[in-house]
Amino acid sequence: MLAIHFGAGNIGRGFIGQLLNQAGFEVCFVDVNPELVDEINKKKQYVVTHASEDQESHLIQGVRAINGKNIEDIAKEIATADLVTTAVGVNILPFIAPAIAQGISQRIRTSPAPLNIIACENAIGGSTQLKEHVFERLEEQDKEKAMTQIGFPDAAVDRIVPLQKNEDMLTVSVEPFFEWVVNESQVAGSIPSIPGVTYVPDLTPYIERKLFTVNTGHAVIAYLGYLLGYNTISEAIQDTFVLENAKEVLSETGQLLQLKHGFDKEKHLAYIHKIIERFKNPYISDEVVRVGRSPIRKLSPHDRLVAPAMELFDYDVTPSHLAKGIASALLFDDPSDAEALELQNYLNQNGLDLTITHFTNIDGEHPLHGLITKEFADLSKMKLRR
Ligand SMILES: NC(=O)c1ccc[n+]([C@@H]2O[C@H](COP(=O)([O-])OP(=O)(O)OC[C@H]3O[C@@H](n4cnc5c(N)ncnc54)[C@H](O)[C@@H]3O)[C@@H](O)[C@H]2O)c1
Ligand SMILES: O=P(O)(O)OC[C@@H](O)[C@@H](O)[C@H](O)[C@H](O)CO
Repeated sequence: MLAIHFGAGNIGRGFIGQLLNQAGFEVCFVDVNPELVDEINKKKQYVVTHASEDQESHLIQGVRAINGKNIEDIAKEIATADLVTTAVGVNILPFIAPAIAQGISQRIRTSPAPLNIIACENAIGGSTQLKEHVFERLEEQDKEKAMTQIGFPDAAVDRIVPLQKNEDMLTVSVEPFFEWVVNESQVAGSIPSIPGVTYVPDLTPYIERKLFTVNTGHAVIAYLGYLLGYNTISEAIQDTFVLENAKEVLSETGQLLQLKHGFDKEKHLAYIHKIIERFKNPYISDEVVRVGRSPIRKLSPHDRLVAPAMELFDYDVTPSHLAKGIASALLFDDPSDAEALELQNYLNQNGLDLTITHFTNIDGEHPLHGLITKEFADLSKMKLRR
């Protein structure tokens, strides 16, 4: 069985590659980092180590890689593959679509075998978004066949994999916890057997619970931590101001998840508690700039901050702590982050009101707009004091 996985980065090697290898797939990575591709092809194996007291480690063998520029080679592999997965970042999906489209058009001419393509990105409907990018590139005559033969099941993936600083560039240190949930109703053909994957008939509650708890909490800790001068999530979370705000934010998103999806209150509190303990993992050094990366993506209307805040108004709940989280994201000015630079340039040139509306799509008249403005003023004073 052959799996083509786009993105041989932290989650690609440290989670998806590991589970696919353990499920018996030959894993072929596709990546645009030539050094990484060469190293995978040279060593053909790598180690995944648990960031925990026992440092359990797994040897992932028999892997290979293709440079993302070699569209012809990638398409040829996709034409015969049993599974395609991605972990490149949701904004990169349009760039991998041409190779996938070419692979699909070859496959539907040469084999009737179904193929599933699962985007393992932190986004709602990641595979569905990839499907749209791919279908834009398919010839009209191929679309009908691709609709039935090729599945794009949406997924939620959860495992904290920080930036790596290992002697061997392929080794990945990961938290022991993982969760990979896939929408079975979007699978083409039979369900791929991957131990560790949970198939559900409707992914929405699962992806929203993950994105609006793990990632919302993570983002707020990263942005408030950055503002206060902390380097890592575990340092930031020791600050009472950061921790209390993160807990309040998770209480707000928790209300939304319970009201919208009917999650049990006690079970959800236990879920939040477990996540906060994961953030405190002393064996992980996860930089606030990694967790806060790409603030424009994180401030977008369907992402972890704005989506739950806007939806809470439908239930007459005022998301004041989410507003603080959004304001803290607007203050993220890490000079090494291209999106942070773009955001800060826009803010300097256009002022706060226009910036909020431009990046979050929140109308100037909406009450959330005013809440963010107020929180932004308060947080700016804290930033000045630091
Ligand atoms: N790291 C985590 O804790 C974590 C957990 C869950 C989900 N995710 C999600 O997984 C995705 C990847 O995150 P990551 O932390 O592994 O990032 P990463 O930067 O470590 O890995 C991304 C990889 O994609 C490669 N890439 C970029 N453009 C490409 C292209 N056009 N074709 C092929 N490869 C390309 C990069 O070279 C890099 O190796 C993101 O969507 C992220 O939100 C990350
Ligand atoms: O990957 P991002 O940039 O969407 O979000 C940063 C972190 O919150 C994220 O990578 C988490 O570590 C991960 O989602 C945990 O499952």
